[in-house]
Amino acid sequence: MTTDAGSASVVRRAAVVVNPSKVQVAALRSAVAAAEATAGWAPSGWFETSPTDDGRSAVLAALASHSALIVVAGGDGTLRTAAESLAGTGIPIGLVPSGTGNLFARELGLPLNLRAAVDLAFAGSDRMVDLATAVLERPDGEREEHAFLVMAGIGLDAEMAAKTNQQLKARIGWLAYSDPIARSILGNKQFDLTYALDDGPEVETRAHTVIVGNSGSLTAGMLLLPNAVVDDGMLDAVIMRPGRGAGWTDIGYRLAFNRVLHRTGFGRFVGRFSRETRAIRYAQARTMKVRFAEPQGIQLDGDPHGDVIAATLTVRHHALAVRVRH
Ligand SMILES: Nc1ncnc2c1ncn2[C@@H]1O[C@H](COP(=O)(O)OP(=O)(O)OP(=O)(O)O)[C@@H](O)[C@H]1O
Repeated sequence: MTTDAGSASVVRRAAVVVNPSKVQVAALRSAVAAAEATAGWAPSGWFETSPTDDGRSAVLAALASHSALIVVAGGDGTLRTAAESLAGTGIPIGLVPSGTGNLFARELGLPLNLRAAVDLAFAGSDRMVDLATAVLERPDGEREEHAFLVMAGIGLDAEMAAKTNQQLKARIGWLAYSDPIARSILGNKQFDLTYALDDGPEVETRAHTVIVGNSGSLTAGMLLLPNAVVDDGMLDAVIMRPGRGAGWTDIGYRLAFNRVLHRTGFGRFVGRFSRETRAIRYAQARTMKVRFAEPQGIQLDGDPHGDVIAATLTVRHHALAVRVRH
């Protein structure tokens, strides 16, 4: 029996929330059995998601099992659902990334390999990260609230998620995003919007793409939000409006430049160079309100979430504990 240092003897156990359509369950079970034995924990409780539920029932049942750790084995959608329910509880999420995007795992540098991810879930340290919330206003006035961990996107980015060929995505995963980005960039569909940052005034503008991020998004190798940090209590936005002439060239250079700075260890200088131009504009706030002249498709962490006429995006500072490398 494992004892917590100095206190009464307590056997700890984990709960595993698994999307069986995304994970090789037998391999997961054997990796979890090995990791819990090494940690001296009791056998984990198992909770499967279902095709008709977004994972909420499984997560709530796992939460009710009073476990010390909730292992989430699924894609970004299952993770978002788990994050919504676990925010503020202090119970850490051990992530076993099993989708094709796995945006959040990539952001945090978590292992994508099943065995390594399970080991880290049981043996890693807890890191407090921010959780972003989007209140979506539908064209008929209905409102829905959803969490996201990496980014919300309207325009190019939403088109990117919608257009990404699902079969291609299943085969080559992350790389499949670059082709839709290229195709979206060639189109020049723009939309009118107003936005307000915290208590600031409403600003009218026209954009091709708006991306609001909780963490810096290295999408298809482009560092879209160079200043976004997952635990700073802030949202970061980029508004792209290429216009005529050199707009996209400017954006392309800027994104490439962000990436070079990031890769060469000069990431801290990115902010200094990412000042506004006409074509690309960065912003930072705790709350961002956006309203569109016409309904626009929105995506959260790479998954399309229908059309919205407005959205309010906020961040809950340090709401979520995630197992990371020491
Ligand atoms: N038991 C199940 N059997 C079949 N499908 C399931 C089951 N549980 C969940 N699903 C489906 O899995 C999908 C959610 O997958 P998840 O969010 O884990 O990955 P994802 O975000 O789609 O991953 P990615 O987009 O990165 O591939 C939903 O469409 C849901 O209906």
